[in-house]
Amino acid sequence: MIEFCGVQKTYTTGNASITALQRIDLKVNEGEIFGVIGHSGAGKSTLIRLINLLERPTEGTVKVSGVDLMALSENDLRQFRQHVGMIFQHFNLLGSMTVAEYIAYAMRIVGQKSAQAIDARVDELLELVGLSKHKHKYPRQLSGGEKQRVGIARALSNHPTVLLCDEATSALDPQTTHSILQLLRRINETLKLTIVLITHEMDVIRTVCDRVAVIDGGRIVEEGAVTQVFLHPQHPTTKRFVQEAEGAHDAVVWGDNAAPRGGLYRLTFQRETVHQPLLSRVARSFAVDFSIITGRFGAIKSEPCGQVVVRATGEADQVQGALSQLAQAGVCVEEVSDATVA
Ligand SMILES: Nc1ncnc2c1ncn2[C@@H]1O[C@H](COP(=O)(O)OP(=O)(O)OP(=O)(O)O)[C@@H](O)[C@H]1O
Repeated sequence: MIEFCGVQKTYTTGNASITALQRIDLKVNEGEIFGVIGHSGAGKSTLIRLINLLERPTEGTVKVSGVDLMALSENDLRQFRQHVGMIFQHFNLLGSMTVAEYIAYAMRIVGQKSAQAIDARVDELLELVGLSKHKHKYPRQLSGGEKQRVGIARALSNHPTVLLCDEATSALDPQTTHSILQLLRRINETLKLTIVLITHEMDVIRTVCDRVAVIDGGRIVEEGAVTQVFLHPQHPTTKRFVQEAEGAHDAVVWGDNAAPRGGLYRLTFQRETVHQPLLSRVARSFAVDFSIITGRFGAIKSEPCGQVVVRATGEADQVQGALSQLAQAGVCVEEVSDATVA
């Protein structure tokens, strides 16, 4: 659906130039919610703005539905942009227009003329985003969450196939963030819209995204299904994001003398293993004790999952037997040297 191939973006200001993105190869599938996470200055905004050519790549190609954006004429680009909606951190509403006028304006500037059709679409969109009662209000009369709902309604007004979200929840409190993320999920499911969002919060990724790319210093350092990246992060930047999201403390590392006996294992429970009493069952079957050192439980999108770091004590063959049985039951078993969950 969206394809970056060897993309580089260099900004030049005066004599100085800065490379914001380097060698980006990326595919976003149709109908998925794809997240890009990175710290400030990593290149997230640049990346998302390349998808509607608000920025042009210095090298490489960006294709949407097979169309190379750089090959589009001005006229074709204008048409194309109607299929890509965008929402922003600071909502970008117009203070002089009511909610209804603002959405109608977005439809009129792309050539929609029928007042009746515009009015019907405005009502439909306000119903979709839960703002029907606020139709005639001005932005100053709305909360932050309501403003973002107006932004979403406006972005959807011309039936886009892609919705770009530029830090759309960063200005909102946690509860409002949650409700906006649930709305994005509903829109993705009901309208089959492809959503690309950028954020610096792993919790946003965990709540709504199917796949994620981690960007650091203008490069993609890790990419994959959110369950995989969240439960088994590889790159130090990804690990830091996950630990921040979990409120994790520093790693528990014992010096040689202080080290309690028994190996440390990270056990990851997903799908049906979440609901089974596997740990107590293998502890009974084998002469093994488990001490839980640390753990985290919750859901990734709608999938429940859990991860614990345990110390297993017992005879070596018994410990191996217990771990093998856990693995056979579908638990991911990894030996680790410290007790951080990520
Ligand atoms: N128009 C521009 N002109 C020159 N440099 C720019 C421009 N836009 C971005 N940059 C630089 O490119 C780099 C990446 O910026 P970008 O805004 O894409 O990062 P970001 O990850 O979105 O950061 P933030 O989360 O703080 O918005 C930064 O070093 C920034 O200073």
